[in-house]
Order: sequence, then structure tokens, then C-alpha cells
Amino acid sequence: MDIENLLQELNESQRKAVEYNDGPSLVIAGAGSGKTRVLTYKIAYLLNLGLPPHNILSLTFTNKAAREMKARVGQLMGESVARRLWMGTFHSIFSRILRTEAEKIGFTSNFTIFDSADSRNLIKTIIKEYQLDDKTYKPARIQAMISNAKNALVSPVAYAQSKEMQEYDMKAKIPMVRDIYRSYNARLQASNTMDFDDLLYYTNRLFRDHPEVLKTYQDRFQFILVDEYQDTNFAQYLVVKQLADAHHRVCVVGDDAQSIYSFRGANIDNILNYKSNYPEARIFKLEQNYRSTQNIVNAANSLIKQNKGQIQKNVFSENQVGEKLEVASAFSDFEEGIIVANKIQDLRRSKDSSYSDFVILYRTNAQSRVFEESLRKKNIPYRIYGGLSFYQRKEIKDVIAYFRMVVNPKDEEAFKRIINYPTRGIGNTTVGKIVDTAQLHNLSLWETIGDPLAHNLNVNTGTAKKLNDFHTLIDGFIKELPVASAYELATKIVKESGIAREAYQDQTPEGMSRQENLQELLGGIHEFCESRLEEGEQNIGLIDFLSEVSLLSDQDTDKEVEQEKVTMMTIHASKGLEFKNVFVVGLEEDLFPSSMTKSEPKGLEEERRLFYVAITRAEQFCMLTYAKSRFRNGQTNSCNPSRFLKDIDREFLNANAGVLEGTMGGFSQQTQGNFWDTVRRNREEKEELQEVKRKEESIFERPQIPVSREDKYSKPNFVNARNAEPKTPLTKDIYGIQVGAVIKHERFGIGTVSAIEGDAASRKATVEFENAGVKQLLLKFARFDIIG
Ligand SMILES: Nc1ncnc2c1ncn2[C@@H]1O[C@H](COP(=O)(O)OP(=O)(O)OP(=O)(O)O)[C@@H](O)[C@H]1O
Ligand SMILES: [Mg+2]
Repeated sequence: MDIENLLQELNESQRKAVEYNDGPSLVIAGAGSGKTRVLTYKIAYLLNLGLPPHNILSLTFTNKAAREMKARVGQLMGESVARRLWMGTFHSIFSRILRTEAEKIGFTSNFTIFDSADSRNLIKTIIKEYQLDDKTYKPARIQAMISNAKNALVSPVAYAQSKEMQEYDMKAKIPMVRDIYRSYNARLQASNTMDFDDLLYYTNRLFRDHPEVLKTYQDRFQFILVDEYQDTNFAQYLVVKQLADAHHRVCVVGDDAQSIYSFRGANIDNILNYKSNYPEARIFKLEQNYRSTQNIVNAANSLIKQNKGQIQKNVFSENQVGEKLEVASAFSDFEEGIIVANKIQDLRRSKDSSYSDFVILYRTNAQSRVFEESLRKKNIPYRIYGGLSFYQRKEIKDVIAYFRMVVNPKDEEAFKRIINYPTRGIGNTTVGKIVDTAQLHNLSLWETIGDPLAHNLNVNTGTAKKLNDFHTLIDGFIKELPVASAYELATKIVKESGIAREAYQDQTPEGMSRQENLQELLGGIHEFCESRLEEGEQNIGLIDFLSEVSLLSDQDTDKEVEQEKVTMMTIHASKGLEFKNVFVVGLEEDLFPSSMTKSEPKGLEEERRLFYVAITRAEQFCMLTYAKSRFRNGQTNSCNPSRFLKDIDREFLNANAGVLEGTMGGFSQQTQGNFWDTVRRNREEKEELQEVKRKEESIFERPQIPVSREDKYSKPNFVNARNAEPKTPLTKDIYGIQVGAVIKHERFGIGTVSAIEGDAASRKATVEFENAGVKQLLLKFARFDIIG
């Protein structure tokens, strides 16, 4: 595309921001003003200037955001160029770098990644080994403390040496945290595994300790771009700084009013200090919001004005004035569900909208349940985004543990998960012995069972044989690793491990669902291989699949937005997205703002920013709802409307008489002195907050209501946006396809089926496509809709 035409699609300030590339720049602007657009167009602009795509590093907050940006750059500059960009989340980009450089930091390139549950399990084990009381040393709390330390780049040694940390831990009566931290890290390293925080921590260490490596990456990344900069933490900030130090060609965009991740260590100072880091930095402000109506923008402005600590911004919209924000009160959470479902149905008819134009945003995942019910009653299709993720399901985690074990046999948590799954008569006592022996000899669990006799593993011959069989089984898979594709090896593992047999013997509904999930997993791996092959890569092994899967975060567990479904998600997950119609629900004191944030002004301001993020997702219509009673923690409580409703200027609200009555009047903000407190002062608050949040999450875990499989969870789209059409289920004669049927295939477009052959898994259709010629589709994997 001609670059001049491209720049025409920007306003004056955006254009200036895109064209300035001589040094560091910061785009600071309110929601919907085109920050992400500036980054995307800047990439196109740089490519057009001749900068090779592999010299551009672009960091986003979610994999989904990266995919979208890549797709857009692809449209502008061609797909093959877009593919070569270094574009992804901090975690995915840095894990890629760490795999290449693993040896330099004491790992090997096949390291596996612990998810949060694995980390917690290891911490639990260590607490037990130290014979500490887990009521005092609460694993969740210790995990949060270690995570905070890592994000602040405090190593176990530095932790142990810090007087401040020690004083804090003594006061909190948990003086052994430093020992737990040390053991935890040593164990991770010994088992060649990293937790999520390590991906950032070790990248920093790598660059700090290996200047020659840093130099390589500084040279590679000639231009660095960061979206959602307000939510970067110290480790992320520092790694960007190190990379950009050589050339200062870095552009970050963000909005301090949308900083909502301080509980994960995000530090808004990064935005505020940008200018002191780079005195020569140019700052660009964007003021025009292109997303929302004037009423929505003005309402959001009036809300965020109530926060003391923020950079002054002027945000306006020249779109239509639009409708006022509607406020609705319900007698109960149940009724709230009905109100929202009715409104969706009305609006869909009156505005001829599609279901995918609607989103329901809530503060906590637990709130989705009532909406699931009310939408289902009305036959409104919906999708929960970031709900119980496919990869968190037990049977899937079990299979993934096998994969991890095969890729990295030292992986301790994976070992423990599968040593007796499917049941093979290796009990806890034996596992205990293996763990003890491993520690005694400084070996991994895997090495210990490799030669039980040599290591004096005190087990009887029967058990020794079982261990030996297990070892042989896994070893067989390991041998296949270099030669088999991810799909081939995964299929072999599912079969030969006995997992498939176990699932297929179980004909209960749960068993059937397990079978479907296994099928779905293998189908997904197949697609993954196919799409990578299409992208020109070769030898797509299990390790490639595993790297991709381990980095999927909550926000990425989506199916595609284009589907004809109402979306439900937490506000945290909605960052950066936009929808025509937005419902922000559960606007009640103690829920939103949540009870644990109310007592401190900083917490309250963050909650208010969260509300700001929610409202600013809306393009045309926004409804705010609250219930007067709600079922929580096993009982029905009466609730008061959120004080935030009062924060919005009445002129932008459409509230029936009495709806706003009882909202907290005259709530006065305490003066906060210096809003951005020192790290030290924050620490206690943050930990407490995290602890309560975790607790809340576990209390509120969504009860599982049997719904259709698709709605029950959402499977991450790790392939790419091409999987846009609803997936054909993988069961038997499901294809329901006949000769003569007209189908729409996601890649080949429209075509007519001319023949069908083969049985069950190998059933194939020959299709004459209008524009893609004749193709044979393996129905098990083909993605299409029957349209006639
Ligand atoms: N100059 C423009 N002309 C037309 N549309 C625009 C322009 N700038 C931005 N938009 C559109 O406005 C919407 C918001 O833009 P974008 O998502 O880039 O904003 P943002 O500042 O990143 O928002 P957020 O803070 O929510 O992440 C998008 O749909 C984008 O395509
Ligand atoms: Mg954005």
C-alpha cells in the first residue's frame, strides 16, 4: 500500500507520532484515541522506510492483541512480512530468547514452564519438607511474595541479605520465606523448569550478565514498540530499557487512567518516569476518541476526573452524541441476569445488531453464572472468554504433563502428575521414597527411577519393575522426540500411555466429555502443525507445541470474536478491546469497588480506573446494572449501589427515578499525599490484596453447570485468527454432510461437495471450490460451515 494513502488514515497528531522515529517517544492518551493504531501504522511506516521486519520488536499485553496487530500489518504490508516481525507478549518473546540462550543461565533449551498451579504445588511441597505450618506459611501468600520478589528482580540471595525483607518477614512471623524462596528456585533450576516470572527475571539476568548477548539483541531489535505500557512491571520495564539503551529507538504507548494491574506488580511510575529515563523523548498526546459516542466519552471523563493521581488529558469525541448511559437496578442478581438478557434481545432486534456486538463485563468470574442462565433461557448464544480454560482441565493437564515429561524429563511436577496416572500401582509411599532418594543423591526424580537399585531406592521387586516399565515407556517417547511431528508423538503418547484406553472405557457423561476433550486436543495439535507448516516452518515438534501452550494466559483463552455470540469476560480481560454494546454489571459496593480495595485510596483509584476501562470499551451503547441483593459466599446479602455510579455526571446518565437513590453520597477522597508511594510501603498492602484476591477467586470459582461443550469452556485459539468459523465437532457422523451440499471453508471459501468416501476418522469429502479448485478435505479436521 502506498504510504501516503496509509498516513491519510490517521489524524494529525497520530500521523506525527507515527512519523517521528529518530529517538524515543511516548504516546500518552485516553482510551479509544488510536494508541494501538499508531503502533500498527508505525510498524508499517518503518517497514516502508526499509527496516527489515525481523529488526522490529513489538510487545503487547496479550497474545490476542499480538495476533490482531500482526493481521493488520499483514493487510497493510503483506502477510509474509508481518510473519517475520518479533511480535508477541513479553513472556512469549522472552521465552523464545531464553530457549536460544538457555545454557548461559544454567538451563537447557528444552526447559518447561510451570503454570501457577505447578508453582503452588512445589511451594507446598517445600513448606512440608521444612515442616512448617501451612496456616502460617500459606502457600498462596508465599507464592505471591516470591512472585513480587522476582518481578522486582530480587534474587534469593539478595532477598536473604536484605535487612528490610528480613524485618518484614520477622514481623509477619514468617522468617523462613527466604529459605523457601531459595529452595524453590534451586528446585526449579534443577528440574530445568521456569515459572512465569522467571521468563522476565532470567531475561534480565541474561542481559545483565552477558553483555555480548545483550549486544546481539540490541543489534537485532532496531526498533522497539510497547503497547499498554502503563501495565508493565519493573522487570518488563528494565528489559526494554536494556534493549533500547544502545539506540533509544523505542516507542511506548499507554494511558495512566487504564492502569489496572498494580496487584501484579505493574508500576505506573514507568510511564511517569519515561521522560527522566529518556530526556530527549518526544511526548505525543492524542485527544480524539474514535471509538465511542460523545456521551460515553464524556461519562468516562467525568468518572476518571474523580481520581487524584493522573495525568491531565483532554479526550473528546466527534462521533454522534449517542444515547445516555442507561442505569438499571434489579432486585436480585437473578433479575439482573434477566434484565440484561432482555435488553440484548431488544437491542438486537431494534438495531439489527449481531450477538457478537454485545459484551457483558464483570468484576469477578463468579458473576458469569447468572448471565449464563438467563441467556440460555432465551436461547442467546454466548461465549465465556477467559473462563475455565481448556488447558486447565484435568485430563488435558495430565496429557500435557506427559508432553512436558518427554520434552524435559527433569520436570518434577510433571513427573509427580503422571507417575501413577493412569493407575499403575505406584503409590504415594513409593513417590515419597523417590523424592527422598533424589534429594539425597542430588538427582532428578527421573534419574532416580532410571536405576533404582544403584540409588538404593528401597522398593520391592514388584515396584521396581513398575518403575522400570514407566521409565521404558517414557524413554520410548523421548527417542521419538527428534523425529516425530508434534501430532504423531502426541497421538502415540495418548494411546500408549493408557490414557486413551482409560477414557474410552468410561461411558459415563464425564468419560464421554473426557474423550471429546482428548480428541479436541489432538485435533488442535494437528491444526497447530498444519498452520506452522503453512507458515513455512519445518519439523514441528512437541516442544514447539508445548512452548505455545504454556504461554497462553487467561486473556488468551478465547474463541474468535467474530462468532455470532455474546461475549462475557472480566473487565481485566477486556483491555484494548471494543464492542458496540457494553453491559457493566454488578455495580455494587463491596463487589465493585471490591471490599478489600475500599479501605485504601490507592485501591479505590485502581478500581475506578477499572470502571473507566469498562465504560470505554463501548462504541454506541452502555448499560450499568446493579442488584439490591446478591447470592455470594453461600448466602443472600443485600447490597448498595456502587459509589462509582455517583461519580459519573448525571447529565450523561439515563436512570429511572429512584435508581440512583442510595448510591453513596458525599464520599470524599482522602488526600493521599504522594500518590505513588515507595515500593516498601506498597509491599504489605499489595501482598494482602493479592492474598485476599486469590482467596476470593477460589471462593468464587464458578460452579460447573452442564452446558453445551462449547460454552463450558473456551479453547484458546493458539493457531491464529483463521479459525474463525465454528468448529465442527469431532464425533462420529457429525459431519452431516452430503454430496451436493454447499459449504463455506475458512480458507478455500465456497464450494460444492462432489464425493464423500472413507469411514469415521478417515472420512473425506471432495469439494469443488468456486475459487480454489478441487480439494479433498479430511472431515475430521476440516473447518467449514454447511451453508446450503
Ligand atoms: N484516525 C482514525 N480514523 C478512524 N478511526 C480511527 C482513527 N484512530 C483510531 N481509530 C479507531 O478507533 C478505535 C480505537 O483505536 P485504538 O484501539 O487504537 O485506541 P487505543 O487508544 O489503543 O484504545 P485503548 O486505550 O482502549 O487501548 C479503533 O477502532 C480504531 O481503528
Ligand atoms: Mg489500545
